[in-house]
Amino acid sequence: MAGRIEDYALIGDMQTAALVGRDGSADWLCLPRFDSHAVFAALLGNEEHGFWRLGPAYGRDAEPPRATRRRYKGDSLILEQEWDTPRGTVRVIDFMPPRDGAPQLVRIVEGVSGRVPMRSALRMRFSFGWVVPWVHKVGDRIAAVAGPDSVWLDTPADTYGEELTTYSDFTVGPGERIGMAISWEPSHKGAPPVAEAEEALSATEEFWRGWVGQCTYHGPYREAVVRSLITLKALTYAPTGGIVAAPTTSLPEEIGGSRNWDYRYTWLRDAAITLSSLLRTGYREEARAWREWLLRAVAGDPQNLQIMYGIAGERELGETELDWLPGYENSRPVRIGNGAASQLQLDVYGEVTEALHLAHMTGLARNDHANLLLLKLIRYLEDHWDEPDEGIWEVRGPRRHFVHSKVMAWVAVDRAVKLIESGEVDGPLDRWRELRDDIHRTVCERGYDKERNTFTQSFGSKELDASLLLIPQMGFLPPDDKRVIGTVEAIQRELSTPDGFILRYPTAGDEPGVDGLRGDEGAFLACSFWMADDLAMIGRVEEARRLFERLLALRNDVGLLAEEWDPKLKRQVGNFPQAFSHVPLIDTALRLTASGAYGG
Ligand SMILES: OC[C@H]1O[C@H](O[C@H]2O[C@H](CO)[C@@H](O)[C@H](O)[C@H]2O)[C@H](O)[C@@H](O)[C@@H]1O
Repeated sequence: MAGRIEDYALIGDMQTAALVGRDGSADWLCLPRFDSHAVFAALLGNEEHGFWRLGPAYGRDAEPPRATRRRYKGDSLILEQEWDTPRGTVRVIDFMPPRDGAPQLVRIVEGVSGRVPMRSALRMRFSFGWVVPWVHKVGDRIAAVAGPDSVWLDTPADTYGEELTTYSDFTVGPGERIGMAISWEPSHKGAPPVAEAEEALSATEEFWRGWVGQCTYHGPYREAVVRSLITLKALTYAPTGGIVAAPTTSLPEEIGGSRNWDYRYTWLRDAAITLSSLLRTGYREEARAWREWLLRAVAGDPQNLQIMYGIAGERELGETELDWLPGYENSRPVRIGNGAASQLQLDVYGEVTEALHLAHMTGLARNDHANLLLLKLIRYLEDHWDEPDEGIWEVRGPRRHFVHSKVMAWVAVDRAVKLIESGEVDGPLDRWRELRDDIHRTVCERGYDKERNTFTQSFGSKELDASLLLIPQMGFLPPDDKRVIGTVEAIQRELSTPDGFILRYPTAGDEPGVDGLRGDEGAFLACSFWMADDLAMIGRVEEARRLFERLLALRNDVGLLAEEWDPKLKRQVGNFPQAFSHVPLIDTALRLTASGAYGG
């Protein structure tokens, strides 16, 4: 059975990613891309659905031993796990080399002390655990073939097949290193190049050293910021510049519940905010590549803009359920594809325009096509900003006039006006200044509850929504405005979990809530970081710092965050690791650093 979500560590090559548990088992891997079918899907089922465990040998009826220690090697995505056993200590180094060619997952076993018997158990199952491949020897290599896919195992260790699994049993002594690697290749192409584990390790170390070296943040939260940046980089699909929201599907927002979604796609919202964090910490190349991705993905009529695309800009993301998978801790259904792709979410115009504006402010070279796109987006908004939509949380209930959506429509027009004022783009300045004022007035009249002194989730509603915390951050109103302070206080009062983190909005348990779904969910980590930001902005800096540091403590031992935190079970829930959690971590760290609010 899969471990807790926080028991996993991420390795990846900027084309796909794997999750490796503390027991040495790679339980999740899609090949060759993030959004391909999984070859290891034990995460959402059991061993029958594919895994690769590499660790100390253990008795037939025993549980696989958990690593005694683990860490990433310096500022890299190279995972090192160590087991202290009665026979000695052994280290397993796991990574995926950044590549042009065949995707590889490389594992190096290194004896540290004593002589430790090891076992590798590799069970490949294609199509998310559904298809058993044809496994056979080709010279020294093992090939597993099914339909369009083939996966090849290279290792100097002896292997044998049993119970539809490829095993390898060997012993390592101090200083001995044994490499094992799998590579993917389209099955019609034959064998991929043999994986060279040690060379791949040096190249991977060098890659991460060079990338992290560009980071311009040197503040007190550097360790957390750098780990988050590495995670965001790992979620970037290098060939196109697209960014996945997370490398997993259907890790549940409620253990045993049905709020299980596929995040292996590029949301304009998530990608745009990711870009903003990367730009603020010195990373221009990713911003440039994503802007190119954006232009290709949304090319054509802005009427046809989708809120999310495939990582190469694909539009068809049809949602289906995989009924043979029992789901993570029986959280059904397991979904692939995402029905939210066809929703109207007006906030997306604001996030994209904000990212393009920031790209300009941080000196990214002008791109006339991007400027043209921006004008088209605002022209579309002129006619549609006052329509109800599904909003930032992608509700599956009826459309509403979500206040956050309108605020972000204001952001879109505001940033466009600023770009015109700066001479970067040409547009109807007076008309859009008027539009900006019109949206602002409407939000303040219809989205604000005078009696309670708070903005509300949607026009005329009594509900609150943590997305309103973005009002001062986006510059819609200054932080000392009494309506902003009232909103922050109301959200803190009504949407806090007992341990002080923040829910997105109220859910209704067994009844369908505003989001059209039954069941509850955990504290939303992005919203909890936004609360820390707002507290700092309204002058409650010490409280902001304490909340931020409590949020940092929720990260797992290798610095990773899922989408949510279950305050009752005290564990991470939702897809993992999640860009939408790591981005606000970076943003809050930068804000607290700028305010000088850190230290004990
Ligand atoms: O909760 C319902 C929705 O949950 C997912 O959306 C969430 O994740 C997105 C990706 O990080 C994020 O952009 C969005 O703001 C979140 O609400 C899911 O993708 C939706 O299909 C689902 O309706």
